[in-house]
Amino acid sequence: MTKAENQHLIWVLDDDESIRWVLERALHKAGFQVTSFATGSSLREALATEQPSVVLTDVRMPGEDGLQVLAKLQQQHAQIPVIVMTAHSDLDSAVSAFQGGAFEYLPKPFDLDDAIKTVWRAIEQREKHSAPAPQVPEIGSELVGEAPAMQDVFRAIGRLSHSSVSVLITGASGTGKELVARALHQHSPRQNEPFIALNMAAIPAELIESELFGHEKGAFTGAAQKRQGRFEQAHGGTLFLDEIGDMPLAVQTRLLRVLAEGQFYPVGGHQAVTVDVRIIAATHQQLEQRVQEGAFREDLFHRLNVIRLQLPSLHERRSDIPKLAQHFLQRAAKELGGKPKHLSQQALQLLQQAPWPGNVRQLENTCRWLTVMAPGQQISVSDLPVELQELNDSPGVTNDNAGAVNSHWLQAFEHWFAQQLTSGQQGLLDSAVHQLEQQAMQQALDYCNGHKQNAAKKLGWGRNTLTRKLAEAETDAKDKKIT
Ligand SMILES: Nc1ncnc2c1ncn2[C@@H]1O[C@H](COP(=O)(O)OP(=O)(O)OP(=O)(O)O)[C@@H](O)[C@H]1O
Repeated sequence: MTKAENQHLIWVLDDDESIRWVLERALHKAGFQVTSFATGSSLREALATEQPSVVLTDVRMPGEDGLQVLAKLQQQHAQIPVIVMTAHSDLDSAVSAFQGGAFEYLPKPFDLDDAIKTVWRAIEQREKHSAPAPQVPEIGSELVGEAPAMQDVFRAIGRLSHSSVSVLITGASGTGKELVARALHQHSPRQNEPFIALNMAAIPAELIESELFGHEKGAFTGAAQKRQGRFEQAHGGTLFLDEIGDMPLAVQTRLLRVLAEGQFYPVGGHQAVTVDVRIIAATHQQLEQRVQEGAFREDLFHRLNVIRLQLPSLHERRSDIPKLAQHFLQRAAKELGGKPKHLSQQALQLLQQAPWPGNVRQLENTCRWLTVMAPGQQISVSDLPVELQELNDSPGVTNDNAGAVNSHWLQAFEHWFAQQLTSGQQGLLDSAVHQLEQQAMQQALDYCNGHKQNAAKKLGWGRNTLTRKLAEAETDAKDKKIT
């Protein structure tokens, strides 16, 4: 369908007038009819006389909150898709939204085009008469992550919360694969059954089979007692197979058979054991490559790879480092029975710039170390491990005061940008970068007394780039005068 007028009525519920205004404008522009509400009760009153195609609602509002409105809509008008917007981009909000039956969850700030696309998808689903998701209770979680790649993971956990499908989690060591597997289990219908984790790389290859499937007394030398395997222990629940790429081929064949038939024979046993186990597998390896090398069975790979969740490395989601660090400092303080320490601006800046080859686990260990080793409540650069302090000598890292100035600058930018996001304008970054460049050029030229070569050096450009950008700025200024 095009942007021309359509028959669909969209309701927007948000106590923030500016958000209502921005959404109204964007939805109108996309051809929808829109009615906005500031409170849940006014929306519910209106339901008596009219019903929208889709509801877009905020979560946190005075009075009835978005999740309560969602629950009521689910009871009485389950056919209306609800899109939940939240400024709290955590796993719990995402899962609560999906478990409450939301069609989609949009963490703020969101792209208006994406919001419109989501509204269209909701309409399409409604037209296909898809059944709404049933309700299940809300559960807490420890997963920290606001970066877009983590939000995708949260969404997937929410969407999968009614299913027992196999999931393959990939990502480097220490990125949180086991934590995500636990969250998948905790938010699944199997939550009250066992979660059993087994790391293939940590068990000698010859013992993996009996570890998984158990053994009969006397099945092999040293098997003095009958032993239950992990599969049986996980019956009704989830078996998390970490480092699945290291599973020996013979065990892969047995695993495949269990997945196909739901039963297996313990080592040395003659009686089949029937199990109902959800498999979540994880690996830091390229399983496709292991398949090509003949080290991993292709059919098993396809069985496990029904849903794939890729976890980002920590250096790919640096914006999460402050929250993660705070989380780990608080946890370490609790474990050690003291008050949580906090990081100085510059120390935090260094943490945000570090390469973190060990990912979240390494950051967690560093925070634990700092909780023990830093002498004061405030952790400064000199308290950091030496390898992190050395980053301080790298270009781009400034002293504590300058760090504060930088962060004020960024805070001011953050504030300004948040306003721009609600302004309805598009192409914001281009315009912001342009303005920033102009400002930096002017200042650098002033500082260098108009010497272009030196100013270009300060900026990190070639002289030609500076000349070209100055010419562009001049043309822009002329254009502005004309309009
Ligand atoms: N998003 C997150 N929020 C909070 N803590 C996290 C997060 N991701 C990882 N952690 C913590 O980091 C540590 C490492 O996570 P985890 O063991 O799940 O990683 P992994 O990818 O399974 O590692 P490996 O591949 O080495 O087994 C754990 O203590 C976990 O609690």
